[in-house]
Amino acid sequence: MTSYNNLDIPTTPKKNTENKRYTESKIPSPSRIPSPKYFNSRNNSPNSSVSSSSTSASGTAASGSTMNDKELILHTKSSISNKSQQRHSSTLNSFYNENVKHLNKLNDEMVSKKIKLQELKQQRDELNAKCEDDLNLTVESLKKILINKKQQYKSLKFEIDQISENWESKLNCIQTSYTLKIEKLKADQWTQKTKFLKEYESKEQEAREKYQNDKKLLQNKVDMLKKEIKKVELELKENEDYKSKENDLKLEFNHEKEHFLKAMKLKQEGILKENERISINTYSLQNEINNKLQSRYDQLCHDTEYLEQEITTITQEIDIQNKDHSGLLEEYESIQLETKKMEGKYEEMGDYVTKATKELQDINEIIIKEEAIRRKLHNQLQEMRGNIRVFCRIKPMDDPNFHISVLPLDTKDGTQKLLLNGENTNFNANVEFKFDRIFTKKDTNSQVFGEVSQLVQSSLDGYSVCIFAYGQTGSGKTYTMLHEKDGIIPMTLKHIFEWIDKLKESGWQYKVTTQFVEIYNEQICDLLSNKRQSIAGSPSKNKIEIRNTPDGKTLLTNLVTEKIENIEDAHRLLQKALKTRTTAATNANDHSSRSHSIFIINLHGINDITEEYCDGILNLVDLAGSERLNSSLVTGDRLRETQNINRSLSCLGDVIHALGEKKSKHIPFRNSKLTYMLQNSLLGDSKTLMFVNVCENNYNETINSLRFASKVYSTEMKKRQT
Ligand SMILES: Nc1ncnc2c1ncn2[C@@H]1O[C@H](COP(=O)(O)OP(=O)(O)OP(=O)(O)O)[C@@H](O)[C@H]1O
Repeated sequence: MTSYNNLDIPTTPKKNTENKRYTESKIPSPSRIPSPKYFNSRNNSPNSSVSSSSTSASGTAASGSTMNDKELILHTKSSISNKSQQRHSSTLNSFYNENVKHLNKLNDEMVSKKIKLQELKQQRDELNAKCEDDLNLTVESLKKILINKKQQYKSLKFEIDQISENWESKLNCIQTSYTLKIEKLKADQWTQKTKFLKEYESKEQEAREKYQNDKKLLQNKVDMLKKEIKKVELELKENEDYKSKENDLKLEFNHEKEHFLKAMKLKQEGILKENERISINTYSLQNEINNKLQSRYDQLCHDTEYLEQEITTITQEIDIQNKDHSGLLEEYESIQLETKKMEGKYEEMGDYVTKATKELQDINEIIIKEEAIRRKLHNQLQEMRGNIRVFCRIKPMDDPNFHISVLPLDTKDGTQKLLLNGENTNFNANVEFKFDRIFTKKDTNSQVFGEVSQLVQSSLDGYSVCIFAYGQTGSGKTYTMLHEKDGIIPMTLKHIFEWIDKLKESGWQYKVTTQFVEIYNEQICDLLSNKRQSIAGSPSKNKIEIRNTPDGKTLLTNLVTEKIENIEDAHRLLQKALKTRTTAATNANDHSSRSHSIFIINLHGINDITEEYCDGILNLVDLAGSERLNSSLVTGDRLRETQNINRSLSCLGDVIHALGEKKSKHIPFRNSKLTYMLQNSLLGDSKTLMFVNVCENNYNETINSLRFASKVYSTEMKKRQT
């Protein structure tokens, strides 16, 4: 039992101190490490800092501000290094947090294990003590019983001895008194006999003397004496009775003694038997106790062994944890030192960041002002280039009988010419055309978009923009407008969302909605609708109708308008529309080349800082094939289809021409669905770009397309008319 107490386990009061020690050694919360509070949300974005720097660089140059390019680069670098320090600090914080949490958890576990161990030990000690007490009590009571019995036995033995002794002494006394009595009796008898004999002799003498005097008297006396002798003899005889009585007494005494001894022996034997029984009982009781206690003792030994092992492992664990703890403490101390250093740095950085924030605010104000200036200048530039522009794109083809020569761009007036070689044709002449830009076979879609992007920018600035692709079937209109990878529509969407991100810096938030329609046989079909629509258009109930409001807005009834939040949404939508278009085309024997498709992007921008807003609209139109079929050669649906295409394309030409005619009061927008729909996007300060797509396999169609485009090129947009 005592061995348990010798184990190196803290007792209850010790446990408290241990607990206290662990609690005290808990590593303080890392909340003391300052958080990078100096960065505001707008300036936190890596894009924003870089782009704002770059924008401000150009802005400063334009406005003549004091901040030059180098300062801005340095500023950007320091801002980046601040962020990396912040990142380092946050990594350190999170690492530290994790370790501290782990350590505290280990500490808690260790303390709880110690407490549990302590409780177990206490339980074990209590159990041991209780068992020991019980055992001791039982043994004690048995011992007491044994002692009692022994004492009883001793006292009985002592009593027997006493009685025996008494009997001996009594017997001796009786014997002595009896002997004395007999001796006395003998002595008395002898004395009496002697006395009597003497008396007799004297009396005989006297008698003889008297006899002589009185013989008779003497004789009487002799008789009397004889009687007396007889009496004495009788008495002597009586003495012999006494002897027999003595013998009887002796016999009685011996008999009683024997009886008493027998009784005593029996009693002694009973006591001995009782003792033996008690001894046997005691022995069995002891055995029983031993057996019972042995199993309990074995169990306790086993428990103790287990607990000892547990204690050893826990002690080892505690040692390891203590080591870890001290290692972590060291680490913590070094981190604290580092943190202190960093706190100093943070303070410096805080001042610096405050200054930088102020500077950034100034820069932001400059950016906002410059954004307004940029919008204005951009529009002026677009207007200078012409509100109606025409780009020509030649599809790569190898036709030896046909040749288009493209002249270099005239940098003075920003125009470019092409020469159509008609020597081997009916025309037998070379014709020259001039446009804003001519893209040859070598020019890619990306290069084309490079020129178009400025108009997309204008739509973001709140202007109406129309981009048409005009040309005969197969000349590359769809390739230019809708090529999956780099057509104008996908590239436009990409450009829009990139710029929406950039313009957030100067406070602009945009809402982008789109519509996608197809006009076939003067019927409008919704390419974003999930409902199946006939190629002849929507059923009359859900018919899409165009309503131009007096405040210069165009509303399309029953048309799905989709909001798009990012480029992924835009691509998904485009794919859906193209799928609908392809399905319709397959069903209708490729009517796509004989329908106009119009992708409409509405851009609604609000600036919370300057409280400005803008509404731009971008119409991207893939026109129906412009080849002129001879109406006399076709009939039925084909005739109706051809007439509708011819009418709508002529109407587009007329509208653009009328827009260019300063004196013209009437513009025939209502003559076709296409022009009526685009009415508000073609008026006023809106911008129009027409691609004329040509290929070298049909001189007639090519010259017709180029003539149409040339007519548009020579038109100048009127200011807004309502
Ligand atoms: N610049 C170009 N470079 C390479 N291939 C081109 C180019 N332009 C057009 N093509 C190819 O020519 C074919 C016809 O082009 P596309 O479908 O764009 O003509 P389209 O004018 O839209 O015809 P439709 O009026 O029938 O729609 C397509 O296979 C397209 O890939």
